[in-house]
Amino acid sequence: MESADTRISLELPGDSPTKLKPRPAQINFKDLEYSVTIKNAISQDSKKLSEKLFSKKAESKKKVILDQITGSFTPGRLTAIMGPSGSGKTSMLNLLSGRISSGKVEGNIWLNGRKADSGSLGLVSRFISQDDVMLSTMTVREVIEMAINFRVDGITPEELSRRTNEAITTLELDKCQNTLIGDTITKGISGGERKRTSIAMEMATDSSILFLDEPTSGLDMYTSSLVVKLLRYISRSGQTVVSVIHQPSSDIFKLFDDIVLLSEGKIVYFGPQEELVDYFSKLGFTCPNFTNPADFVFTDVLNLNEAELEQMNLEKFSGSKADYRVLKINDLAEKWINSEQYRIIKEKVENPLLDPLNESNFTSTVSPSRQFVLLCRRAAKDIFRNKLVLRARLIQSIAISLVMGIVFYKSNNKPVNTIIQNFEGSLFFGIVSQFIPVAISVLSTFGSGKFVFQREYQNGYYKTKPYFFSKILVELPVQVICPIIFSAISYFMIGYRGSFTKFVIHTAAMILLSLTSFSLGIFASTFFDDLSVALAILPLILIIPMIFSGFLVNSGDTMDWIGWLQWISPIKYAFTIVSTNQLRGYVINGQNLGDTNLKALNLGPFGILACFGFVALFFIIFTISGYLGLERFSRKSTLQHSSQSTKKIKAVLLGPPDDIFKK
Ligand SMILES: Nc1ncnc2c1ncn2[C@@H]1O[C@H](COP(=O)(O)OP(=O)(O)OP(=O)(O)O)[C@@H](O)[C@H]1O
Repeated sequence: MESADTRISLELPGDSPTKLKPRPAQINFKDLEYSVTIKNAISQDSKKLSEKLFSKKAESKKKVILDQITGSFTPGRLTAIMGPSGSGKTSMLNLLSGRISSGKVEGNIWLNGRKADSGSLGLVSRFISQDDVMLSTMTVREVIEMAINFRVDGITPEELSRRTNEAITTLELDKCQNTLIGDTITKGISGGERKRTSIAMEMATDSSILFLDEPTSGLDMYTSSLVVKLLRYISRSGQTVVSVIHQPSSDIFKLFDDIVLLSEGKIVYFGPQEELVDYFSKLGFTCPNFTNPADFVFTDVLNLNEAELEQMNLEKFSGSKADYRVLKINDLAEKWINSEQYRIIKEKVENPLLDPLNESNFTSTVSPSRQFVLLCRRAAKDIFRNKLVLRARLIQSIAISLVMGIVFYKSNNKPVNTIIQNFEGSLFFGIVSQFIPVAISVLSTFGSGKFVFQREYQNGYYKTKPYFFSKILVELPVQVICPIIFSAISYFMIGYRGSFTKFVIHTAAMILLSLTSFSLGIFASTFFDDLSVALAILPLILIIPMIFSGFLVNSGDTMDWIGWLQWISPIKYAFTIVSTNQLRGYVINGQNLGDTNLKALNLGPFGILACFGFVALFFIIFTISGYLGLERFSRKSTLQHSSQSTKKIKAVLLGPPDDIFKK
């Protein structure tokens, strides 16, 4: 698979030579320190329990996560970041890929000799996270096509197909290209195929830097090896590929060109993979024959070996094993800084590749209107393929309307008092049935889709607005059709008053309320970060408007201090519409019982039209709140740690090299 030469062309077979390609990009960093402030840490020095429990004095502690690291990631090479758990691997990857959301970064980063920071690197790299969240209803081919479509403006169908085929072939996804991604309920592609698909999504569009967080986690040996071979292949096209890797087998280890070894946030080795064993043997750590170098490093070098444990006892070291290990790591880090290999790396950092970058180095997205069109198409497909959910919604509407129709069957032919009671009861029940289930079902579907949104948003596929409005637009027909089905069945079975206008008003109220509930569900899903918290709180938010609907408690009989809640209950306005629609002027046996009972309900001063206005207002308020909630969520998902604007970042990266590199 791999061509022996390590050409730096950043072209894959079939690429048009005339097209502007991203330039190879070298990432250099010097004395980089990343620290966080841990607030409210209880002082370990506080001996008394009372002091620990009741001390109001908030303590802040600086925690250094990456300690003065220096290194260089070279185009055309595959680099592994390795180290024990908690050593800072993910932090290093996140910092260099623009995914740090908090903490303080000191030191320097350069991209081809141009000053960069975490945020600017986020604009020129692709990142493949450990959790491959993808829309379960799409096929492998479709998600790859989607990734390209969102990023390449004006792509022709032929070019789209060529790039997709190329990614599929390169990542050996031919056999499963038309298989659904799937989820825990619907079985789809395997874990390895999933991982390769998420790599394919990122490699199908041009980029010069690819970061991966543990791409082999959860994969068997064969698939892990396949994934790393693919990464090596991708790097050979001139990309700078950096991956965090967790204890690789010796075969996989040998596929990497460079190794960064981290421990306690410090670098203890950074250089060619084949020189690692030799480097440590010079420090007195001998890798036994036929031993996986990665295992050797973890057990003998980064942990305390037998001899060191003995030495610790001999020295009568007063601290713990962990403390002794920290001393060892500090010593290794110091030896690294004084090594010949470090000198070579430092020289590389001080004499970087100075080739200019170009516009195509920056990750791009299509226009918001195109994003909207693509998202609408995708959301529509998702609805139709999610047959279970669609069917459940339709069955729910039909079942509730049939139950109501049967229970309140031909209520208009019942004795006088029963007619009024049944009308009021069924109207209330109908309203509630369009309000409560809708919000809860939207909450769970929109809430779980939020994580796909988060991944795609972070990877720069689209913005919040096109996503939000595409979701609303595509869901709207379902939210309109279901109440129509509900009304069409129940209205005539119950025997409500027969005029067409009354039926239209009744159905319109159901539709508007269902839409309001739909937007309330969206608001709850975006407002609460945790779906289970939202599911616990939402019923409370739904029950209060129900109590103050005007049916359960007479609106004229509630205490002033709590009675105002009726005016913020969309159910109350919808109930007022349908009750007024049915009862006003309803003469039974020569008596105007409708008006008498309507008056007794004390529903308030507002007529049908005003109440439609109020429900519509709730719909608008919840929709805007839902959008703001999603904006807040996306802001939290924006991990780029840059104080500069995109325009300024581009000007710096496309400009001349940093003054210190000018000869
Ligand atoms: N924002 C933060 N606030 C506080 N501590 C943090 C933060 N980010 C990372 N850390 C700490 O920094 C250390 C390094 O974390 P990191 O996730 O980078 O380690 P890692 O090597 O990737 O570990 P693992 O292999 O277990 O994923 C850990 O002790 C972690 O608890």
